[in-house]
Amino acid sequence: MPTLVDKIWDHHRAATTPGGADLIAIDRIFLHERTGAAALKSMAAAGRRVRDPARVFVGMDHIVDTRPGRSDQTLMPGGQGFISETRAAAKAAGLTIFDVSDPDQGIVHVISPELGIVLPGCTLVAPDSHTCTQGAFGALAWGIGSSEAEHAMVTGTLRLTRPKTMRIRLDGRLAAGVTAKDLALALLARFGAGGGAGHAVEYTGAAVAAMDMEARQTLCNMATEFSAFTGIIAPDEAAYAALAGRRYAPAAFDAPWWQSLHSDADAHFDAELALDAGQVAPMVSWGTSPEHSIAIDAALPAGPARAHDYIGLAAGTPIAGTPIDVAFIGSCTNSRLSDLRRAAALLKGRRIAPGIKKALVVPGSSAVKREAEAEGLHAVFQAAGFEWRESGCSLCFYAGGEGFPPGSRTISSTNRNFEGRQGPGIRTHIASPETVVASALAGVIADPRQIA
Ligand SMILES: CC(C)[C@H](C(=O)O)[C@@H](O)C(=O)O
Ligand code: SF4
Repeated sequence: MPTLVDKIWDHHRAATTPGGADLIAIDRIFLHERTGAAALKSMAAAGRRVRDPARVFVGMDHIVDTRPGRSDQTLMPGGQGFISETRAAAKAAGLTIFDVSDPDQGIVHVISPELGIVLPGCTLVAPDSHTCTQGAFGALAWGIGSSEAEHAMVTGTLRLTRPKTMRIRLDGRLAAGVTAKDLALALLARFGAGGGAGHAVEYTGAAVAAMDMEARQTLCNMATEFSAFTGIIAPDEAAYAALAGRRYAPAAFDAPWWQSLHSDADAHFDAELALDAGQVAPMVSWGTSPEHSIAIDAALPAGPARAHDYIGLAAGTPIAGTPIDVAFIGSCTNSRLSDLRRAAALLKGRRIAPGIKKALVVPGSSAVKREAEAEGLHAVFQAAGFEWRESGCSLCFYAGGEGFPPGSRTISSTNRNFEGRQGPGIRTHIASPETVVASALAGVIADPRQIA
């Protein structure tokens, strides 16, 4: 009867309060330097301590510089303070830190599975909305606020109301040149950015089963853009294999528990949606919400006037052919090794268009960077005209401080295209790494299927 989410919830429920909220045991907490210091400082100021420091991990990703040869200096005014304060507070609390120059440094949602911190059936929280990425491993992983992070660290629990459940069936097969990113954008376009509000979303279906673990992370990553409590995929052999032997993963799998991690055949979901993956084309956002996304060969619909004004494109304009200034491959959505491999395969032997003012690849973790370099991918990117960076959130988020003149237009493998997301006045078009590459080569938004 129960859904996957119900099983994990019930397994972690320590108590139900008279008001109906549950007290949920939290297995793992991740902090980063943008929001972590606030939680740690507030906790220390109240004279409280982390209940179990072995369960709390700290990454440096949001504000860190990604230019080669980086130090604690950042382009963001005052950014260095976030790094040094987080480091000092985390050290004082006895937490595990993946510091700026550490070989394990990276975007927290990328390094968590690399290190075996996320596990099937665990509860994992972080003061970061893309914590849902880690649901790809069958964990209940969700974003919280800084004060909840403090509560979770001190008590090992969080008090919350059980989310409603939603199943999204993604049957069919993705066509060549179409990726999990396109599927996530297609869901947003079809059902809206509020489509998952109040629900924990389980992705199922043949298209999901066929995805590798990195594609599953891309899909779950954008559950927060769908306003969902989180996204999750039932773990299978691919999930177990991806975590086997990782530093913080158990030596032996918790076989009966892990194998029970699926929704029962007769499970009841509060809502059900479906999309035929075979019908999805490469997608690109046109406006200022991820739901403003269309197939690459479509024209802009009539949307909110403010979105058209900001992006500088009128209804009826074909999105393909729009000139771009900047191309960015990175972020917790699309910066893992398979993303870089696919991008490099399309770029190999080619040069980006002369009109592109900046093109950069920012690996999701230092480990991804090393692995990519071992395969020579960095050389492919550099020969094509891309900068090859140190790992971090970088251009996904202006907190990195790196910017362009207002009005610049970027094609970006990230997850958000809000006004100012990549800097004041920057116009962001989100797409798959393949579409970023095709567009960088053409100098205009372009269909990756045409260069494959
Ligand atoms: C800074 C952080 C809290 C924020 C988030 O919660 O997601 C950031 O990672 C983002 O992607 O906007
Ligand atoms: S890469 Fe972007 S979306 Fe992901 S955690 Fe960093 S800022 Fe947030």
